[in-house]
Amino acid sequence: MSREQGGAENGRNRNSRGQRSEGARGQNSRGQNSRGQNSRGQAPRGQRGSRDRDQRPQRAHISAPRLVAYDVLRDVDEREAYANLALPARVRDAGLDSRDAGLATELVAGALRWRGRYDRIIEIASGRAIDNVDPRTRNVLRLGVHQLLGMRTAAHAAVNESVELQRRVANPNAAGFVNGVLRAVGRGTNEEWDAEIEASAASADEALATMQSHPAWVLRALRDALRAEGREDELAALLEADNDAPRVSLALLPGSGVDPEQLVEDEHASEPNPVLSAAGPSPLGLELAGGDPGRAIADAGLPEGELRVQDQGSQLAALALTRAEPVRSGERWLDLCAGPGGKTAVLGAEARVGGASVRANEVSEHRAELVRRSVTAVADTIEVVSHDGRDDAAYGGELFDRILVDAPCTGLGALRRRPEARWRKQPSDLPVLTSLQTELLDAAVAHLAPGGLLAYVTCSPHLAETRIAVERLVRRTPGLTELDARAALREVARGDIDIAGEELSAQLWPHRHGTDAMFVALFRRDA
Ligand SMILES: C[S@@+](CC[C@H](N)C(=O)[O-])C[C@H]1O[C@@H](n2cnc3c(N)ncnc32)[C@H](O)[C@@H]1O
Repeated sequence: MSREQGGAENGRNRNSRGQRSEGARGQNSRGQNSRGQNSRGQAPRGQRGSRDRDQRPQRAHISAPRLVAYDVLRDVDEREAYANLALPARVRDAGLDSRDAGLATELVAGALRWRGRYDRIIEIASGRAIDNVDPRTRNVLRLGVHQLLGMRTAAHAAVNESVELQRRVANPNAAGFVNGVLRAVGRGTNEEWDAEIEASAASADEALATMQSHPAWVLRALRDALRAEGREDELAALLEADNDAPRVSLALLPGSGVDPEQLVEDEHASEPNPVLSAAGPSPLGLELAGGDPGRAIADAGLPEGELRVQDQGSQLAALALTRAEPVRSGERWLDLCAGPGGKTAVLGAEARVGGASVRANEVSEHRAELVRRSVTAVADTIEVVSHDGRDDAAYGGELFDRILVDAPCTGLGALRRRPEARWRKQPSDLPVLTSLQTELLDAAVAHLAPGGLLAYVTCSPHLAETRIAVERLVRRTPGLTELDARAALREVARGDIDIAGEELSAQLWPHRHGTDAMFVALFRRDA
């Protein structure tokens, strides 16, 4: 992160972190009482009346991307919206051009991803617990702090526009509070704020979790998972990777008549495309260095759906099942939890090549419809049904040669993609999810043909959803043998792939593989 220097306001020089006399910052555990007042009983600067009015910035223009970003944060808070769905809709409604859409995206992603860290900085700067700040004001402040600490926005613009935004969308009477807090925030560098966070944290874990903007329970879960494979020292790299916007990965479906390397070469031959490269650990994978994925896909000129946006960990997870052993023509495969259909498309394409066919099941009818739309390129090999995967109806009275259980899970492996997700998940979600995973696995195993293969996949590294789930499955299921998923992944991956640990199952990681943290375990039912 970098912060534009020269944020001196009202003719003052920017404070060093040591000087606490000015502004609202650094006074709570360091001299501020529980009402957020300093030792003289004064509210922080931004909350003071007449003096603050004198210093009120000139009425600023408020830019459309900031308004859009604020609206998306409100959608996320009040309607439990997913930012990646709410944002494009808001961008469209506001008619933003691509540059402004990019700014709105950065503001939303930054404010959501860094929420934990920014909230703590706001607490320190204001002397108020974040829960005591009105939710609308909180979001105005988060956007302002991101501009100050996470973007190269000039400090005066960040502060003035935030104050104007506050007047427009939240309580105008708190505009002075916003002004004071943001001025205080702007007087510190990222390093100085981290030092403040560290100094005021109750434990080293709390400090790291706050500085890297992860809930503490998530940090512990990630560390446990890394420790289980002897890689605890990678925790910092993982947390950083979670906070980086991922590169867009594409999958080129097998059987499309061209492979990723050829596709990139062909494009270079006609019209150089510096943004698309055959890179990443999946043999189907391409990476987009920038620009609009829809445009890159259209430019490739392939039939619809053959080239698609998909994380390469997801590609590898599907291939681990389809390529664990050669496909016999006529095999029947089941994708038990298919929505929205990313892996189903890979299964369908692999089935097209190998002469198999796929039944795709998804409990939600709406998401089953997404699966249908996702598999148009390989629709001939796939039937889509909608049942609870624990019910016999999901299986249509059949036994299957290969079953993918891509189970509903906490999704802690995809935090970099869903910036709000880390704040929505709770440890209390786990028991419900792990019992659902258990029931889905048991139902799937019961419908596995003798000699058939099962892949258990989660987009989570949480041990309760991964290795512990596998141990329990093997223990309670006679006639089911765990296979070497690590070897299977090494076999299918493009180039060498560093999969750690002593277990047969495999855990992928954002910081190590550039993929979501997908977990893959493979099993065979005895013949
Ligand atoms: C991790 S997602 C699957 C992602 C998908 N395989 C893909 O690659 O696009 C899990 C899916 O399981 C579905 N699901 C949840 N409970 C289910 C159940 N009892 N039976 C079948 N599907 C279920 C969810 O609706 C969700 O779409």
